[in-house]
Amino acid sequence: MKELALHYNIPPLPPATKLRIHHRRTLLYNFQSILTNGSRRRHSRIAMNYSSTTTSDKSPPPITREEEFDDDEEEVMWRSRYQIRNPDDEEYEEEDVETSSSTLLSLSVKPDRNMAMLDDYEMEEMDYVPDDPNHRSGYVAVVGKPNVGKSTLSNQMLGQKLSIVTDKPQTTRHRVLGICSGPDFQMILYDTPGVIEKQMHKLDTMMMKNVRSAAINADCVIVVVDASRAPQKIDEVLEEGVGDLKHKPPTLLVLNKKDLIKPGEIAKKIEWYEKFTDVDEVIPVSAKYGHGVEDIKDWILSKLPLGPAYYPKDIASEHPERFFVSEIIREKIFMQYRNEVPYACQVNVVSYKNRPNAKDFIQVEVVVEKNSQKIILIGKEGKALKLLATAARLDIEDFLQKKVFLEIEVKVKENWRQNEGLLKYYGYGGHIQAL
Ligand SMILES: Nc1nc2c(ncn2[C@@H]2O[C@H](COP(=O)(O)OP(=O)(O)OP(=O)(O)O)[C@@H](O)[C@H]2O)c(=O)[nH]1
Repeated sequence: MKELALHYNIPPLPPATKLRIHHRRTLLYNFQSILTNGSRRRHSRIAMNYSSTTTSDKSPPPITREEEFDDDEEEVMWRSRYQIRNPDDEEYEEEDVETSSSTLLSLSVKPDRNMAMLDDYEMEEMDYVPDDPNHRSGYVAVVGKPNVGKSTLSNQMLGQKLSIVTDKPQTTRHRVLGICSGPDFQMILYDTPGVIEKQMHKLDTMMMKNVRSAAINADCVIVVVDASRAPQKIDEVLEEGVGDLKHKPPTLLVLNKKDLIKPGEIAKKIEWYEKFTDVDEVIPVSAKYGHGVEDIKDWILSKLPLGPAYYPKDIASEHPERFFVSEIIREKIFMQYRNEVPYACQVNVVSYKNRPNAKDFIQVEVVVEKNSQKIILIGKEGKALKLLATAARLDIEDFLQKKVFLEIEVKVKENWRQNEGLLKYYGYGGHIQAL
């Protein structure tokens, strides 16, 4: 581990942190088992930038056995804590690997491409063929207005669902990094939040900063527009995404949702966008049905620079499991609740306990801004929250390919969307908790 720290030019880490990094390796294997037909390898490179800061454990006190079997629903309601567990759940205290406090993972820095920094083992892990002069790799930013289909397109290109998708605008809040690899290429996609003009909260401003920093790192940019809507200038999107970069990266305009319009209209819209926007090419697709997605991949490949892979070929994302767990819960909130409620929710995984011989134990807090929203989330006799937790648990189990125990607690933090400190803590400042 000491050698690893030297390789990546990071300060030596305290023993507890090392344990967590080791655990993160396990998390990466878990992605593998989902992505690579179950063929797990024994090791994985840690391709990330750790800050030496550690966050304090803000998780609520552990649940006692008495609480576990508390029949008094009123009391549980009062604490707004609902536990979705099966009677055969085992005690977890002895076997837990505690991961609730963690290092921060920077999302804004590209890993170094210099292969000299990797040892032989890591090169082997990356399937790196030193004399392959045709290998291409690079970063791709996917930008556009809300609800145009950026996440749907990113998921299609990655071949699996990493970004949550709903029919409501502004679902995506973070830059979601997904990695798509082939024998002679690696494209690293940043799915970004929808570009909005009116930034109502500090949260919106921070989300827009994340859009920009995605494009700064990008070797090419994809601007997605909705073909079913009247053609629109994409100046704001380019302004927010590409900004005043000296060297504008190659830009592709993707005319998405072509399934919603007549073939004759598609040609007219392509013509309009070619004429009135400053992009290099326009490609019509239907991301939802996967039509045209290969054309986009071909375009990207033609723009990526020659060079070795940044990440091991079998890794699908840099985000830790807990990130996807909170995103799945957020998606379910969007699907179950209406109006402003989903937008006022922040989902935090406060504790993730990996239990080798029992279900993983996941403790989650959903933060809302007002007590009235908390009441809606919990519902009469806790029914709404129970429904949410069950739907989320099923999807989380599907994603992780293992059974989990999920506990959700609802908390009120007034105006969290305006509180910069809290927003940074929640990961909107470009750093997320590594574990
Ligand atoms: N008909 C049709 N619907 C699509 C297509 N692509 C996406 N959608 C739908 O459009 C809606 C928005 O899709 P998302 O992928 O969440 O859009 P987004 O741009 O990431 O949204 P934000 O989170 O607001 O940034 C969802 O209901 C999708 O199912 C498409 O090709 N055809």
